[in-house]
Amino acid sequence: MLKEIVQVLLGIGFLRLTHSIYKARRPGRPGPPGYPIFGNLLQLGTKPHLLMAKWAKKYGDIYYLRMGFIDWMVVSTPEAMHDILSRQGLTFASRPHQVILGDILTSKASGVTTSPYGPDWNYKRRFFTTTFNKVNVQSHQDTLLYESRDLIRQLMASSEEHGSHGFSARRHHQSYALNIILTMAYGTRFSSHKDPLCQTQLQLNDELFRMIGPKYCLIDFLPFLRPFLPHLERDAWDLHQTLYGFLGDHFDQYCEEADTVNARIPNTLSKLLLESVRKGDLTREHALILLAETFAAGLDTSSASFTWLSLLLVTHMDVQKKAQEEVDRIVGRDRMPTHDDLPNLPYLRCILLESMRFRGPAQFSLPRATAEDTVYRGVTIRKGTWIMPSLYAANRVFSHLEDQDVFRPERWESNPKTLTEEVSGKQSTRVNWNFGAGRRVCPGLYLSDLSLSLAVANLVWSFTVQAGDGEQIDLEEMEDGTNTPPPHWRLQYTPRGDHVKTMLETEGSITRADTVKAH
Ligand code: HEM
Repeated sequence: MLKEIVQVLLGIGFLRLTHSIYKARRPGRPGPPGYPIFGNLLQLGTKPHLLMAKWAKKYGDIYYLRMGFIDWMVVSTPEAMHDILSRQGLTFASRPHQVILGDILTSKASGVTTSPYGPDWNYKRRFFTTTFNKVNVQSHQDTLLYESRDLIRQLMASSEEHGSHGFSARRHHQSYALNIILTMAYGTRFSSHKDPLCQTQLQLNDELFRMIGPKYCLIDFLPFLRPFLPHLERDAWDLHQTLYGFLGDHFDQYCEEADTVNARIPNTLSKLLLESVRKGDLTREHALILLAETFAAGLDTSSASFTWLSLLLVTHMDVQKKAQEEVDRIVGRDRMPTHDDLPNLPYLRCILLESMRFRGPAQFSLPRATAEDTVYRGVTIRKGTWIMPSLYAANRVFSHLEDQDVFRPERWESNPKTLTEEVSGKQSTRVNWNFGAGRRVCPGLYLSDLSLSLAVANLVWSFTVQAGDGEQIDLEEMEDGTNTPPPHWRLQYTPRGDHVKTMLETEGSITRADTVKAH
């Protein structure tokens, strides 16, 4: 009995101690109260962006949360984004330590997305800025054009199969993004999203995202749980082995055929990586991590953006009709849209800008961190604090736009810039924060801009898209996780005339159909 009483007293003492350590670590920091040990961890629920935007209204543009033993600093307004990510960009340019994503999946944070700010990050980031810069992406524009038409062809085939019942096009959108990345990464592609290798790649990507979700971050927030949850790390090591085995096979195949591939598709990421591996500047393992990051960073972000855009066209038929009229006027029906048409399609640019603002692919940007303890607005930000840019709050809730909670592409009509111009233009008046900012701004911006623009131009040229029979689309619904695509709503794709099929058979198969070897 005495033993039990001592145990209870020790337990209470431990809780009081942790509680007081807790309180002692939060002086002068605005933010909602939390619970001992867990802090605000249990409060966030499945739609954290909504609650966190509500807290921003109460506690300000910068406020603090405790996620177990980790501090979060939440950034919620366009002004605060500009200040933290751009003006004070150097101070906040690092990334926080994470066990699963950092230590295991990117082998001690040795990729670009997870590595701390410094020369190693800078060296590795150059592979991305060289491969995905405007000039190099433009040199691959035939690839993008071919893939955008292949997307239409695949949508046409599925629409013939499913009719007015409709189907979810998420896998089509993913394989569109995947084939573009595959070509730029290795000079290869999959012939269909039904290809087993394509399915494996998409499944591995899904699995990766499952493991960077909240459940697997528990051991970052509550490190004392680590010995009790060994399966989390075991799962991550299993994925590490499968993922890098899979990517390694592709990379080895590229290495074997490098000369032939380079002759067909020059300037791939693998070409740069192989050169560096041969020079001894980069290990093979690190080359594979950079390849893995290309897929992880570029695939679901691009495809979720296009899935949202398609849904917004379906739920705003007036916008879709106006887009079709613009494409008909500029392109006509005797040919399909190409990149040369994009500068003459301002309304499509407005749709892309507004769709990304209104329903971007993720509600938060990647967490940032400070490399050292630092003081911001009189508060000490400890090294290890996660800086969380809330994209939803900045784009929607605290935007200075009128009716910011309404999808209205017309709001951009007086200045229909491209997505790239919006993100890399004047930061103090920026509205759309989806690609981050400053030193770590997304290096895939231009590729995403061009691939989404071509896809939407070809989509509205080819189809009238509507909800599948009986489908009640609810735009408030989204999946939880790091990326937040909409649920698998069924959509029906009705070709806008016989000319669509005819054009797909002629124009759709030219360009690089036989220049890239398909699996
Ligand atoms: C719609 C598409 C995309 C969106 C919305 C998006 C968004 C983002 C965001 C918010 C960040 C964090 C930036 C920051 O910390 O300030 C980021 C980083 C990154 N993105 Fe993207 N991205 C997209 C597509 C791509 C593509 C296609 C690629 C590559 C092919 C890519 C590669 C990367 C990489 C490597 C980073 C890490 C940069 C670093 O830490 O230095 N992204 N992206």
